[in-house]
This record gives sequence, structure tokens and C-alpha cells, in this order.
Amino acid sequence: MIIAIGSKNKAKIKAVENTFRELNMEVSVLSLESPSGVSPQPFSDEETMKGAANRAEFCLHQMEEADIAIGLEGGVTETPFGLFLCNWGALAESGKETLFAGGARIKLPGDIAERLRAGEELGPVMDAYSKMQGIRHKEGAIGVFTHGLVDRAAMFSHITKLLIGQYEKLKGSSN
Ligand SMILES: O=P(O)(O)OP(=O)(O)OP(=O)(O)OC[C@H]1O[C@@H](n2cnc3c(O)ncnc32)[C@H](O)[C@@H]1O
Repeated sequence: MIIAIGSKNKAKIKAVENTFRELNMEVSVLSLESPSGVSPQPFSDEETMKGAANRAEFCLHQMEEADIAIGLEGGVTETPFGLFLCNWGALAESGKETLFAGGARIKLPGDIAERLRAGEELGPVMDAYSKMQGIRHKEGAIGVFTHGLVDRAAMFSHITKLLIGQYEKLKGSSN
């Protein structure tokens, strides 16, 4: 099976590859930079879901050899308890309804939340906070604020499992 992923982000590609390895599924993973079609810093579940779906659907159309395509998108969402990280995945297959899965979420510290509300993007804000470069390709904000216990790849890996599980379930029930 050929799986396409709509991003060149290292944490996302690693997450998808690790998941299939863990599931003992023989697949080829291809990656393609795909536009999210939403703002660079999605600010709601809805916008983040739309970004994930757009990436998956774009990627599926561009890569004819792919059986399915996965889009993974990171964003933030306001709640009555503060601004939370939110991450969504979408799985697209030709002629089928797009599948969705959401990731674990944690509250962002108040000073980080304020900078995002003022219009900054999480990637650069996290680089400045952690004094590291390209944190979004590595442990991500979730890794920094969970003391490395759950990094971005692990979180996206869980989302990928939720997507593949739904895909396998639907495939099984249509046989
Ligand atoms: O290369 P792509 O696939 O675009 O990966 P990305 O990390 O740049 O893009 P996302 O769409 O996943 O995330 C949207 C924005 O939120 C930032 N972001 C999201 N989750 C993050 C995290 O866990 N740590 C750091 N930045 C994050 C990211 O840098 C973007 O500014």
C-alpha cells in the first residue's frame, strides 16, 4: 500500500512511518508539501480540521500512485479555561468520505497564549521560548510543556493510529 502525507514536516513524517512500523503494516510512505488552505496559525478546531482535510485531499489528487493520503495540522483553540493546543488528522481516499481524528490537547501557558492572540505564530514563539531552532519539526510545544513525555511525533502517531483504525474498520465492514 502507498500512503501519501501532505507535509515535509519531520515530526509528521516520523509519526506516520513509526505508526505503520509499530502496526507491522508493509507500506511505502511518500511526502508532498501540501497547502493547508487555512491561516498559517489556525485558531479553532474547525480551521485546524479544514487544514488537515485540505492537505490530505490535495495530496491524494497530486499523487496518483497513492492509495490513501493523510493530512496532519496543528493549531490552537480557545476554551473557557484558556488557549489549548489542538491537532487534527484527516485521511482521504478516492470516492470515500474523508475520515478525521483529533489529538491530545493541553493548555498553553498564559504568556504564550497572549502572544498568539496578538497575532504571532506558535512555531517561532516556541523557538524563542525554548531557545531552540525548528521545534515544530522536533518535540513541538506539546513536548516542551509535557517535559518530553509526549512529543509532537508521538501525538501525531496517535492521531495516525486513530485514522488507520477507522480506515481498516470501514474496509473490513465493506468486505
Ligand atoms: O510543514 P508543515 O506541515 O506546514 O508543518 P507546520 O508545523 O509548519 O504547520 P502546522 O500546520 O502543523 O502548524 C500550524 C502552525 O502552528 C505551529 N505549531 C503547531 N503545533 C506546534 C507545536 O507543537 N510546536 C510548535 N509549533 C507548532 C506551526 O509552526 C505553525 O505556525
